[in-house]
Amino acid sequence: MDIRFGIGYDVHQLTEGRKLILGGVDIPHSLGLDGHSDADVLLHAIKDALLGAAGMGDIGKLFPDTDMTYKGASSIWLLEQVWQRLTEKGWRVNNIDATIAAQKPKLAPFIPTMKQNIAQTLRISPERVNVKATTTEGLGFVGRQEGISSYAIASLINDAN
Ligand SMILES: Nc1ccn([C@@H]2O[C@H](COP(=O)(O)O)[C@@H](O)[C@H]2O)c(=O)n1
Ligand SMILES: C[C@@]1(CO)OP(=O)(O)OP(=O)(O)OC[C@H]1O
Repeated sequence: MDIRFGIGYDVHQLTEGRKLILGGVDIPHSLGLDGHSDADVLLHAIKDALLGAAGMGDIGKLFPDTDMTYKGASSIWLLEQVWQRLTEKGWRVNNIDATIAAQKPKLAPFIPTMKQNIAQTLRISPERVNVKATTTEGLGFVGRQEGISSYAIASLINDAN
């Protein structure tokens, strides 16, 4: 049995006229995240952690932002694409832990649905997915509400190796 770990980190800029989508949840807010896809920074960090654990590079490599296929793409759909690539190589997801750094809005009420969305897409129990939120106490680009960042760690198991 082979067990591997990967980390992911992503940042997207907050801007007017965009939706704020985190963990596949459309969150009511005056600002949204800018990006080529739906800019779901939490799911991007999780995908990079999964790809990192499997030694498969990162989402920029798999889904280039120069490719119009991914213009406005749902990050849940992109997570499904990552899951399929992992599955083809015999990997299953053991657990995910992630942190969203956002000064506003209050994310705690939306976290159970984010966990549900991630677990469902990765075909694991929600109990294997942990999502946390933190402010940065008003400091830095997150504190100034210029952007939202996210960190993630993933562990994968391959029973065949
Ligand atoms: N956007 C956010 C940020 C934080 N929370 C929750 O508030 C609690 C306190 O956060 P700290 O900045 O002091 O780490 C924490 O339990 C977070 O879950 C939130 O809901 N939304
Ligand atoms: C997801 C992709 C592809 O649509 O675009 P963005 O939404 O801009 O996200 P980013 O985290 O900059 O990198 C990966 C991209 O290739």
